[in-house]
Parts: sequence; structure tokens; C-alpha cells
Amino acid sequence: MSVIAMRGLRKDFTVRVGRGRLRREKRTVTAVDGIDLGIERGEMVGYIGPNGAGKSTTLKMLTGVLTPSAGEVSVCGLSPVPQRTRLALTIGVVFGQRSQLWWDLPLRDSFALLRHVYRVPAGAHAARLRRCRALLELDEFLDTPVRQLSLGQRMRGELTAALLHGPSVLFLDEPTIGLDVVSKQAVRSFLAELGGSGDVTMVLTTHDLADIERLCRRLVVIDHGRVVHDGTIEALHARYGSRRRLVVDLDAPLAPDFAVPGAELVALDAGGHRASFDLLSSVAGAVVAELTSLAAVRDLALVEPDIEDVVARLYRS
Ligand SMILES: Nc1ncnc2c1ncn2[C@@H]1O[C@H](COP(=O)(O)OP(=O)(O)OP(=O)(O)O)[C@@H](O)[C@H]1O
Repeated sequence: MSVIAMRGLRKDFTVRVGRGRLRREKRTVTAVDGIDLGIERGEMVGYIGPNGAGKSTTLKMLTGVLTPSAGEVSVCGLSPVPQRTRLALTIGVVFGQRSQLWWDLPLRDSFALLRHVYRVPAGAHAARLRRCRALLELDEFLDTPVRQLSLGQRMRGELTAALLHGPSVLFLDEPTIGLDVVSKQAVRSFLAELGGSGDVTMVLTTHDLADIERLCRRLVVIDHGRVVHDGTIEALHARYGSRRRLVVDLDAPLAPDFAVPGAELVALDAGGHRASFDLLSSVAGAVVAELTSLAAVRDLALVEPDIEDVVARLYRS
């Protein structure tokens, strides 16, 4: 059985909108519109979509914060809303915009309180905290009140807080939002290490696609509350015909009509000395072999297709 299962999952909100100066009308907003998904143990799934696509609403239904309007949902075999207390013991939640730490307490005390909230045996708690302290480099601010922590420090604290009870599923909503590049890398490396064990199932929403590239083999894209892609990033590239690009610096200018089967010459720069090819069916070696019969190759670079480009194309379509 899937660790996370959704069948025909749907969430409608009723909103009141102004009509003229006095009238207000009820309108239904469908945030999640019939999602069917199964997520297996140990998977790291990127759950992405444009603003308002329904990502947070889905996560709220998975974590028992919101009751679905229709459909079925289960997490670790539990029904999130009615079994919310039991669910809390098996899941960890990190919402980038919201804190689960005690604002006025030092981080160390928040962690100690969480041990009692979740009734974690002292030994297990100490072992998990030791690991997080080492991997997330918490020691220099463990005694600082949470309200004085920087965003990056707090996020490292939030991750620790979410893991101290040893959850088997981790939900992460924008875990790197607002972080500088170094903190982002620290959080990503930590999550990669955590996911590497294969014991923790992770669902990650983010607008930073580098998070997805670094962490997730599976990418689920939603738009208007519906799944529009479920598969690898490579499958998404294949679907949109993304191409790898080969850029070659030559010691003699290349003729603009140069042609090689399976590749398309898309740009000639630096007076014809720099040629860029989109690789259609050919491989880089075949193109380079053709070129070396005409000029010496000084340098070359192979540029992988950009995830931002392909996801932007998916959102636009
Ligand atoms: N409590 C609510 N009441 C009414 N409408 C809501 C509520 N929560 C969400 N919505 C609407 O549901 C839709 C989906 O919102 P949701 O927050 O799930 O999107 P999202 O994909 O998380 O977006 P973002 O990337 O901007 O965070 C939006 O149209 C939003 O306005």
C-alpha cells in the first residue's frame, strides 16, 4: 500500500465576492480538483505548480489541517483529519512561512519541550538531536531565543524540530524560501542525506526548482488543482523536446551552412569561432568529430536543458 494515497481528492472553498456597492455573492473556488496520486515509501517527490495551483491546500489535507470536500486521502494508513493526533506522531511538517518553535525560548528548550510533547524516549531524542546538530551545524545558536535567529538559522531549527520524533513522512512547504545560497545548500544537503536512507518519504513544494533538481527523482506538477505531469524531470524534458546544447570554440571560423546530421547549428558567435548546436538525435562526440575535420577544437561545453525553461513551458501550456 502506498504511504500516501489520494483518490479523487478535492477541495472547494466558498468565498463571498462583492457585486456592486451592497450585494455580496457566494462563489465556489475549486483549489484541488480530483487528484489521484500514490507515493511509495522512501520516495522524494517534488510537488510544484504556479501560484494558486493548489499545492498548499493539498498539503493541508494531507496533514489533517483541512477536510477534503470529496475523495479519499490516507497517510501512513491513517485518515488525516479524524486521526490527526496519531498522524502527528508519524509525520513531520516544515512550513517555510510558519514556525513550530517557541518564539521566546532558546532553540535547545524548544527541542526539549518537543520531546515531551511527542513522548520521545530520551535516548532516541538525544541521538536524533546529535545528528541534526552535526549535519545542520546548530551548536553556535542552540542557546539563542528563536525570535533572535536569522531566517536560515531558524529554518535549520525547524527541520530539526520536525524530525526529533522520528517521523516516516516529511512534508516540506517552501523550505528554502528567503534563504541565502549557503543556507539553501545546507538545507538541501541535509534533506538529500535524510532521503538517501530510503526510510523517510518526502513531499516538497517549492518555487525554487534547484531544490527539485537536487532532491527529487519524481516531479508532480499541478495546475488549477489537477495533476498535469507526474514523472521524472527527464520525462518532462522529453515531453517538451528539450535539447542539450553543445558550444564549441574553434581556431578557425565555421561556415554558416555547416551541417551535421542529428544536430542543429543555432548560433555562430565570435566571428564564427564559437558554434552552438542543439543536439537532436546526435551525440556531442559525433558533432565534434565532424568539426575537427575542418578546424581544431579549442574548448567545448555541454549545457544540459534548463529545468526552469521546461517548467515555464508547461505552466504556459
Ligand atoms: N482558505 C481559503 N479560502 C478561500 N480560497 C482559498 C483558501 N485557501 C486557498 N484558497 C484558494 O485556493 C487556490 C489554491 O490555493 P493554494 O494556496 O493551495 O495554492 P498554492 O499552489 O499553494 O499557491 P502558492 O504557490 O501561491 O502558495 C487559490 O485560488 C486560493 O486563492
